[in-house]
Amino acid sequence: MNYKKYKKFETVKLKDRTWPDHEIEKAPIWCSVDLRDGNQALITPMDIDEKVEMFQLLVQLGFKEIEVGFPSSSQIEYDFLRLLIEKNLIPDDVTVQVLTQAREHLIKRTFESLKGLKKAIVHIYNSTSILQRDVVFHKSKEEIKKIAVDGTQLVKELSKDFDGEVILEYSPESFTGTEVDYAMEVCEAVLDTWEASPERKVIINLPSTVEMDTPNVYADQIEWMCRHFKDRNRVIVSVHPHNDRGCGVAATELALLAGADRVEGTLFGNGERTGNVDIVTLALNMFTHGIDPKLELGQMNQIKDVYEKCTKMDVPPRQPYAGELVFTAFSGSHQDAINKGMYAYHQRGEGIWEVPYLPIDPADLNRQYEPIVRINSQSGKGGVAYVMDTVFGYHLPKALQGDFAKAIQNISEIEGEVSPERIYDTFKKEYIDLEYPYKFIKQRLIDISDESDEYERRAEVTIEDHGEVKTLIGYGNGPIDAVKNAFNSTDDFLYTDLMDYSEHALTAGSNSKAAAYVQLRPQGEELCEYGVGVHLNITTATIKAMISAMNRIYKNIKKEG
Ligand SMILES: CC(=O)SCCNC(=O)CCNC(=O)[C@H](O)C(C)(C)COP(=O)(O)OP(=O)(O)OC[C@H]1O[C@@H](n2cnc3c(N)ncnc32)[C@H](O)[C@@H]1OP(=O)(O)O
Ligand SMILES: CC(C)C(=O)C(=O)O
Ligand SMILES: [Mg+2]
Repeated sequence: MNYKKYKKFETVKLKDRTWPDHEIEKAPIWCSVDLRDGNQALITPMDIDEKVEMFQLLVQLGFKEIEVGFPSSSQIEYDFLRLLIEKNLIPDDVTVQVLTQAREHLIKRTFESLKGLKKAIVHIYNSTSILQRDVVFHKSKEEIKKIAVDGTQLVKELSKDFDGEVILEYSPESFTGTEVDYAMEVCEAVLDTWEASPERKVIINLPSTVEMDTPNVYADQIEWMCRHFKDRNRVIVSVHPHNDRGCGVAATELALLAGADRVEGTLFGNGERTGNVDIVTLALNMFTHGIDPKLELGQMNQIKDVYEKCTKMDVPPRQPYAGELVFTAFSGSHQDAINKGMYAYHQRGEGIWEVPYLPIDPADLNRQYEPIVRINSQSGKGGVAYVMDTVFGYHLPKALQGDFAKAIQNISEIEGEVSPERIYDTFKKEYIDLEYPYKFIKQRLIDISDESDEYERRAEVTIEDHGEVKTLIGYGNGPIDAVKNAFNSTDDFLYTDLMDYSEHALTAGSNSKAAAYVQLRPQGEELCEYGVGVHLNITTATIKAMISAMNRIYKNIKKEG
């Protein structure tokens, strides 16, 4: 590859930059440009209904400044703004913004589109970069500055006859390819022409029209500008980053450290070429640092649906915060850590989110119903246990988790992803529904503590043994002891030792079923087997678990059944 074909644009490098020592402490002023920069980059731009739907979504999310289009460019852009005004769709606390080139006929037409608005941001731009001055405009620095000044002058004059308030926004388009001192000269000329003051601020928007360098360089450019305005108080410094090098979010965050007050961007980063900066990511990055993002992004699936419908673009599965797979772990160690982290989070009960691999609580984006853990051949016991626990309510004992995960891995190696339903069916087949050679029929547990000095319980267990019905009697000091002794009371059965026992209610409430987990080891053997029993009665659940374990011993250790 002929890399010598390319060269880097040399721009300001601050030696005494201060931005690296700053932190983002509050949300900037957000301005959505979905309906303008986002829309102008679509294969099929939005029709009027889609524009209205997108506008209403942006209002719902809490945007207070929305660039609604380029009304002088086409009839549909013009009509859309007229419809918003005439149908009274703009809330009082939302200011619409309109873009226009700094050209007389376009500015005049823009003002016609604004009639009836109480307040509007009129955004004029012209390109200032060395390259565009040279190859597009063929104009000197003075001539380029004159385009900006003339445009500002015209907006100023037309504002006088306008019933509402006009806020001026000026963009030295292609700012990142412009010498900073020249960008400043043009911006100051605009500010002076407008007679800007702290009471009559101008939005100076410094776009990374094309992202040309690493984010630190953009931050240096922004800090340099912030430090060199004659009067910083008469300026709202806005940034409008694009994402050509894939660093739009990082560049914006550093620009905020460097002093920017305002950010223009789009949902999910739609926009020219590789897109504008993604405001959803920016805002949620702040949210996950405990900063109020001043946007309501909790209904992520709804936001995604409206976005996909209006733009006819897809949100990629790995899009930060919004993608289908971003709250999903397939790999074993991640699943294990998430499982333990979620448990610890609920145990702590402090409401401070700290879960490994999950920088945000999916529930905060209304995504709690999606599987966080999905099972394929990269998964381990933690993931399988998580699915059994969160989806089906079974708290598998540790040793059983490992045993069962092997059964699931055997399936995933052949079939790929294993659904929760398939996991549950396998669990039932492997541990619960085993009825051969032994099958449970009924049980009676009698309290004999008044009659016996030795035992407290007598268990009568009726089962089918290789098809023959038998009732076994056993005594013990607790139900489990009595039942185990019943099985060990006759040579027809395996003598086993109880290695592990646990139980829990499957759902809350007095008539909920119980799950019992029993691990048995045949005497004289090293291997053990788990069985699981589920029943309304905990003793029955336990006996069924024992029988399942014995059936597994026959199947896996004695190789019978
Ligand atoms: C970085 C950005 O996203 S900027 C926004 C870009 N968005 C759009 O362009 C979408 C909407 N635009 C349009 O529909 C059309 O461009 C229109 C209707 C606005 C104007 O169309 P046209 O008049 O045909 O002109 P076109 O856009 O091609 O502009 C070319 C002329 O305008 C001049 N020009 C371009 N931008 C500007 C500007 N911001 N200020 C002043 N003059 C400009 C060019 O130098 C060129 O002049 P020339 O004819 O003397 O060579
Ligand atoms: C109109 C301007 C602000 C723009 O979209 C850009 O420079 O990217
Ligand atoms: Mg842009």
